[in-house]
Amino acid sequence: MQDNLVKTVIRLNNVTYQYPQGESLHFADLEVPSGQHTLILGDSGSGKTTLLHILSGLLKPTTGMVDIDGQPLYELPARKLDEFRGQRIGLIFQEAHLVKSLTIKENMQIAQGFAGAKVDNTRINEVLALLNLDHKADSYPNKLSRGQMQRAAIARAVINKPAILVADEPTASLDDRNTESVLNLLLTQADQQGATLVIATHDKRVKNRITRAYEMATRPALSNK
Ligand SMILES: Nc1ncnc2c1ncn2[C@@H]1O[C@H](COP(=O)(O)OP(=O)(O)OP(=O)(O)O)[C@@H](O)[C@H]1O
Repeated sequence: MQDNLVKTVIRLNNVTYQYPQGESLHFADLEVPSGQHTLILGDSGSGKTTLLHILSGLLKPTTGMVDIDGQPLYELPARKLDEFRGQRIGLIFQEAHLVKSLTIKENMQIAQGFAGAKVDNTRINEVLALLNLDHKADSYPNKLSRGQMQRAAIARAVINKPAILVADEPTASLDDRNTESVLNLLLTQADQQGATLVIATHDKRVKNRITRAYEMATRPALSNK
């Protein structure tokens, strides 16, 4: 095997998205080598969230090619795409979206199930311990603090050792101390699990930690003339 060959985990070519009766967005081509954590930067409304949804297999682009971990994403039939997402893409949105009627451990088990994997309680215990949540395994989401919920969302996102970890403004509503700890967790987890981080953000504190950036095409500035 040629270990020294760095894999490309994300490749975007000629991607556009046309909202019905809305915006037509054109995305610059992108190539992210494995392990090169990347920020998605751009003004409000420039299309960051749209792009994250396209990269995550949640929104089929109108034109163009999206390749994740060597797989042309939108060539997969719907069920295979869901399974691929579960296996190779970890999603972290501002709200954790855990299933409220299930314990934290059960939430991890269904994440394994969605990926077509067998329940692996050893792996679940390991990840919960890494995120300092082992004592909350049998608790329901509404019994967790905000910080614990965020860690649970990260645990669920990394449980299947994804190739990419996609996060939309993960620090937007956090104070400096919690921002620091969420960033440390994301970076440590990504590195330990072999995942590449893609984070959309406006947050300067995140820009100080991750320097590689993909800039959304900016809108024409208002003329000063
Ligand atoms: N469901 C939709 N229908 C029509 N237009 C939409 C829809 N969702 C988003 N848009 C438009 O597409 C453009 C990109 O939106 P998007 O949410 O991707 O931007 P963003 O960069 O994430 O913005 P922000 O930083 O404010 O969250 C915006 O002009 C928005 O109004």
